[in-house]
Amino acid sequence: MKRTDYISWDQYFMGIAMMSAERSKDPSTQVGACIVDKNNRILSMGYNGMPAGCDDDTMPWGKSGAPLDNKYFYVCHAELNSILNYRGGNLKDAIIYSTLFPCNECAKAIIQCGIKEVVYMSDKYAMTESTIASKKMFDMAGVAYRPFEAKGRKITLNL
Ligand SMILES: O=c1[nH]c(=O)n([C@H]2C[C@H](O)[C@@H](COP(=O)(O)O)O2)cc1CO
Ligand SMILES: [Zn+2]
Repeated sequence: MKRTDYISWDQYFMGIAMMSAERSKDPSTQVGACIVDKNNRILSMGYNGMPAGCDDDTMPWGKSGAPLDNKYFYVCHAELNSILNYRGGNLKDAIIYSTLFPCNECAKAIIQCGIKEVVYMSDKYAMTESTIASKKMFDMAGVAYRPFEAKGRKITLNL
């Protein structure tokens, strides 16, 4: 008889998004994303980090101070990185799993590349205008979004 405690597709892909987030150097918020096709094949992954070649030991990681001296102008979001990391054809009808609800800039990229569904874990910035704008654009563009339903399954990895 087959094993019964295997993880679901949703748990598999959100788990990979969570694992990707572990690569983030951001001391405050680590975000991971995983893009899959409708046949449950993984297409791409990403996490929030400085653009390639921009030394993440030199770049600022703070949240405040002058715009040129904090992270926000520089950091590339997990969702955008996962789109840009894709090496195949196109992302039409793909699904993106993200550990955080996409901001308005990532929402635009998600829509424009043809992703049709967003599965998110945290919506901790739901009250911000950025997230409200994301949802407005997703609604207009017909991109579905739904929260990941955690089932309390714990997995410990000894890395
Ligand atoms: O959807 C997102 N994806 C994403 O990768 N990020 C990144 C940018 C920053 O590195 C970090 C947010 O930082 P903070 O929570 O300290 O404001 O998360 C932030 C959002 C939401 O704004
Ligand atoms: Zn974003």
